[in-house]
Amino acid sequence: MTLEVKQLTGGYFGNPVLSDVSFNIESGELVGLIGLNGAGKSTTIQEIIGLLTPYSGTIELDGLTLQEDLEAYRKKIGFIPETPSLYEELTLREHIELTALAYGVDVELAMERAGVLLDTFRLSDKLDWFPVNFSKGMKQKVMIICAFLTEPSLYIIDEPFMGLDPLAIQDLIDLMVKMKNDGASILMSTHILSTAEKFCDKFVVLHEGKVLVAGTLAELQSKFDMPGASLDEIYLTLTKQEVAEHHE
Ligand SMILES: Nc1ncnc2c1ncn2[C@@H]1O[C@H](COP(=O)(O)OP(=O)(O)OP(=O)(O)O)[C@@H](O)[C@H]1O
Repeated sequence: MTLEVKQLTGGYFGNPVLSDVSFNIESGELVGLIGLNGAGKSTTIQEIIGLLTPYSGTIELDGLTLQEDLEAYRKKIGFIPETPSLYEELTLREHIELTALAYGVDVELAMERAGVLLDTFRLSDKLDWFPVNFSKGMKQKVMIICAFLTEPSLYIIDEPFMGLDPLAIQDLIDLMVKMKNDGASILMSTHILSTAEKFCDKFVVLHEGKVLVAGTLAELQSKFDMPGASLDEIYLTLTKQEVAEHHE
C-alpha cells in the first residue's frame, strides 16, 4: 500500500493553506508529520481523508483517488482524530458494531478483534457503557479501538499521544509497530519529537503550508550538516532559520 500526495495545493474556501505539498508513504512505513502550530498538518490530513478537496494536485492510495471510488478509498483509511467524536446515543459495543458495518467487516470478526484491543486498553468491562460519559483518554481509546479493528491499509493519527496516560501511549506505540510490521502504512502528526524520532521511519516537516524537508533522520542530519543531531535539534534550527528569514 502506498499513499502518494503530489503537488497538493489545498485548504479552506478562500484560504489555500497548503502549497505544492508532495510526499509518499510506502507499505510498512511510519511517517511523522511535524510542524509548528498552524503549519498545515491537520489541513493535510483533512485533504487525505477527503474532508477537504484539493485546489490542485493529486492524492492516491494504492493508485486509487477518492474521486474514482469514494467508498473503496475511505475503507482503506483508519482515522483517529485529535478530538474524539462519539455518538451520544450509542454504547461502546454499538460503536464497534457500527464501525464494522461502515467498513464492511463481519460483526463477529470485529468483536473478536475488538476483544484483544479492549483488553489492551483496559475497557473490556465497559462494553455496555456510553463512551460520551468516558474520560478524555478513555474516549481517545475508543477511537483507537474502532480504527484498529478495521485493519485498514493506512492509519492516520492526529496527535496520537494527547490525553493518553503513559501506559496507553506505550500500548498504542506497540500496536502501531505491529500493524506497520504487518505491512500497514501510518501517518501521524505530532509535536512530541523525541517519541517521533524513536518510532518514525521518515519525517515530513511542514512549514507555512509547504514541505520544508522530508526524509529519514539520517537524511535530515546529512542535509543540514548536523551529524548526530536529534530531530528536536534539527527541527528547532530549521524553523528558527525560517522564522528569522520570514521576518527579515
Ligand atoms: N476551518 C478553517 N477555515 C479557514 N482556515 C483554517 C481552518 N482551519 C484551519 N485554518 C487555517 O489553516 C492553517 C493551518 O492550520 P492547521 O490546523 O492545518 O495547522 P496544524 O499544523 O495542524 O496546527 P496545530 O499544530 O496547531 O494543530 C492555519 O493558518 C489556520 O488558521
